[in-house]
Amino acid sequence: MKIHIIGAGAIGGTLGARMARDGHDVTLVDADEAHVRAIQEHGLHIEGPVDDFTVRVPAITPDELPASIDRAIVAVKSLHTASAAALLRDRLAPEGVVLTVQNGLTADTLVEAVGRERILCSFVNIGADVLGPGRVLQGNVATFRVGEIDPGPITDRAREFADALPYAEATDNVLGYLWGKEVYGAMMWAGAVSDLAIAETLERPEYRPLMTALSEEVLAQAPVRVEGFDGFEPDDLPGSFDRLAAFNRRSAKTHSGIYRDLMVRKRKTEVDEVHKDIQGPIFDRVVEMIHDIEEGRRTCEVANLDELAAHVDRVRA
Ligand SMILES: NC(=O)C1=CN([C@@H]2O[C@H](COP(=O)(O)OP(=O)(O)OC[C@H]3O[C@@H](n4cnc5c(N)ncnc54)[C@H](OP(=O)(O)O)[C@@H]3O)[C@@H](O)[C@H]2O)C=CC1
Ligand SMILES: CC(C)(CO)C(=O)C(=O)O
Repeated sequence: MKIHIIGAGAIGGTLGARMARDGHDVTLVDADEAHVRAIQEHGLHIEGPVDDFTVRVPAITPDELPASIDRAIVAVKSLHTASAAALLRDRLAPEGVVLTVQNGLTADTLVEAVGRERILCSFVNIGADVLGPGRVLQGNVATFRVGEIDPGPITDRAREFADALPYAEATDNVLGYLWGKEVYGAMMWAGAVSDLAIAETLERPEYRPLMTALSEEVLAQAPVRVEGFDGFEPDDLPGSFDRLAAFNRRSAKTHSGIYRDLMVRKRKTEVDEVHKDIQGPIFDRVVEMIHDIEEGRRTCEVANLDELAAHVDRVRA
């Protein structure tokens, strides 16, 4: 199958490079012209503890997309989902399929553009960073599940994508994994207001009540059975923090994509899209802090995490 990957950054680049190396017919599509030019000229380089290779793979900017597309993977940050959806609206073939590999419940935006029956969802926990034009760090190997948006038996098209993608398995409960990621993601959002490494925010005893309360707040909103992954088990939060800390200690991606957007790339995060999925007295406060950092009223520092911990004490008093 011929696959266009819309958004060839950290995750799209990692998946696309590995698929191209495995012989799949992949075209990378990215809005960052310098990144596209570097891939065209030198190939896409994957580095880090997992692998080190350069692969030649076709790369184009969105204006060069063909008129018809059969299979697409959307790997843009969720605030750019609508722009990716607009590219697909009139191009996706009648029997075409779009797979989102984004964090959050972004499928709704794609559904509006191409219809529910042409969407597949996934949960990806691989950690990756764009290091520069044409260079991506793959920090680890982690859980990757592909499935239909609605519960039901695993379909052939979910299996087809899972077979083509690295590390992926098909699931009949992708929403359960995505909600697990919403819980884990909430921990990442809280941790990103500081400059601590992910592992440290999960390890430090003074932040355990915050991480527990936040996780419980998100778990209570999940409309499906939440799945565990990479050490996270929804029924054992204390053990989950220990295991997720150990999992992150083993990864070369020390800080979340959220922290990198705030402090390295100095750009707006996905927080407003995630805030559509989850709300509550603790997460709402995290969102306010992220806005403060985005808008220059704060910087990422441990004092913010201490403030969140004190907020939880007040909310829970
Ligand atoms: N990085 C990670 O470790 C993980 C990320 N995720 C999720 O995966 C998704 C992608 O994240 P990530 O790979 O980190 O993001 P990146 O910013 O690294 O990559 C996204 C790329 O998409 C480009 N882009 C934006 N809009 C368009 C468009 N309309 N058409 C084509 N390209 C476009 C961006 O260009 P420009 O920079 O110019 O905007 C950028 O190069 C997010 O939802 C994230 O939460 C999930 C698991 C792990
Ligand atoms: C922290 C991580 C890698 C967890 O998968 C993530 O989703 C991100 O940085 O966006």
